[in-house]
Amino acid sequence: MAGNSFGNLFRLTTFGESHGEAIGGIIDGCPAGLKVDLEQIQAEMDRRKPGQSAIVTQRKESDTVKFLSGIFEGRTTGTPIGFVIENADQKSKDYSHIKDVYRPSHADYTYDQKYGNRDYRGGGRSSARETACRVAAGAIAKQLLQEIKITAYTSSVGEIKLQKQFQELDLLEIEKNPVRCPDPETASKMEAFIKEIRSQGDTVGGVVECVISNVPVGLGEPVFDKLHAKLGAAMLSINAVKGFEYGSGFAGATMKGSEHNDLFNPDGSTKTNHSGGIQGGISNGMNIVFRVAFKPVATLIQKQQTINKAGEEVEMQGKGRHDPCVVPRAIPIVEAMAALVLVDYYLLNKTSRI
Ligand SMILES: Cc1cc2nc3c(=O)[nH]c(=O)nc-3n(C[C@H](O)[C@H](O)[C@H](O)COP(=O)(O)O)c2cc1C
Ligand SMILES: C=C(O[C@@H]1CC(C(=O)O)=C[C@@H](OP(=O)(O)O)[C@H]1O)C(=O)O
Repeated sequence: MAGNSFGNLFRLTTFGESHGEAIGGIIDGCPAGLKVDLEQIQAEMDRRKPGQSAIVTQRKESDTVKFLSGIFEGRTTGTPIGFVIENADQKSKDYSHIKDVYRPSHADYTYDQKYGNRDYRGGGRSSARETACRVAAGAIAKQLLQEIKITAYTSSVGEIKLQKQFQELDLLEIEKNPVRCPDPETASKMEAFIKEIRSQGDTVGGVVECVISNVPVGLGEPVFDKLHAKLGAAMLSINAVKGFEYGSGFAGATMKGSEHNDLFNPDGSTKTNHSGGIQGGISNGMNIVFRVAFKPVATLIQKQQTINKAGEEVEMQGKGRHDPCVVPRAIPIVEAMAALVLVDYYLLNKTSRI
C-alpha cells in the first residue's frame, strides 16, 4: 500500500490500524536542536482523542505518545523521530457483522476490491484513528514554526452557521465548549443539534475554518507546489473531507474584479483579504484563511440497504462507537496538517535566496 507519507523536507510516515496493537509514525527531516515540549504535544492529542465528550465516539483512548528515537535530553537530534500510540480500547466484535458486508460510503468496498485482504475491524487503516499520528507530528511542526499561529474552529454544523467574522471572535472561547465553536450561543445550538442527531442514530457534517496569522511573506513555491495547492492536498487527505476553499473561495466566482481585488496599503499589506493570504502560490503576509467541509459520518446506527462480498443486496445497521459529527475532533487535525505544510515551506524557504 503506497501513500503513507506526507511532506518533503519534514516528512511524516504513519503506520497502523484502528484495532491493531498500535499506530505510530516516523518523522524524517526534523532539524536538530529543537527543544521538544512533550506537554504541548499531549495537549494537542487530547483535543483530538476519542471519548473526550458526550458528542464524540465513546471509545476511550489516552493517546499517549511514546517517543522511541530522535530526541535526546529534551532536544531533537536530527535523526528520525519514531513514535507509537497504543490502541487500548478496541471492540472488534462490533465489526464482525461487516466482515463480508460493505458500509455505504465508508472505505470497506474500495479497500476490499483493491487489496482483497481487508482488516475490517474498526475500518482498519481507513479509520480516522490514523489521524492521531498526524496530530503528534503536527505538534512538533508547530513548535518549529514558533511565532506562526494556526487556529481552527467549527464554523458550521449542518445548517447552523457561525455568523461572526474572524476579527469579531474571541478565540479563547474555542476550547471552552465541546463543539469548538468560538461563539458560545452558536456552540450550544450546535451541541444540542449533534445530540439530537445522535439520538436518531444519524450523523451530520460541518465546516472547519482555519486562520493562520503572523505568516512571513514568501512561503510557498510557484507552479506545481503552490502553497494553496499543498494546503488543499493536505486537507483533502483527512478522512471525510469533501471540500476545500481559501480566501473568497467559491463565493469569489460570483464577484467582479473591482470588488474582489485586494488593494494595497503602503506597507504591502492589503485592505481586504479575498486572496486568503496567498497570491501566486506564495504567502503575502496577510492571514491565511481557508475552510474545510466534512461530510456526515458514514456509519449510522440505523438500517440501510447495502451489498455483501458476494454482490447480494442485504440490510445492515452499524454497531459500535461512532462520531455523530467529526468536526469537533477534526479541529486539531486541520491545524496539524496546516503545520506540516507550513513547516516544509518554512525549511525550503531558507534555500530561496543567497
Ligand atoms: C475525526 C474523525 C472521526 C471520524 N469518526 C468516524 C466514525 O466514528 N465512524 C465512521 O464511520 N467514520 C468516521 N470518520 C470518517 C471515516 O474515517 C471516513 O469516512 C472513511 O475513512 C472513508 O473515507 P472518506 O469519507 O474520506 O471517503 C471520521 C473522520 C474524522 C476526521
Ligand atoms: C478510534 C478513533 O476514531 C474512530 C474513527 C472511526 C472511523 O471509521 O474513522 C470509527 C470509530 O472507530 P471504532 O469503532 O473502532 O472505535 C471511531 O472511534 C480515533 O479517532 O482515535
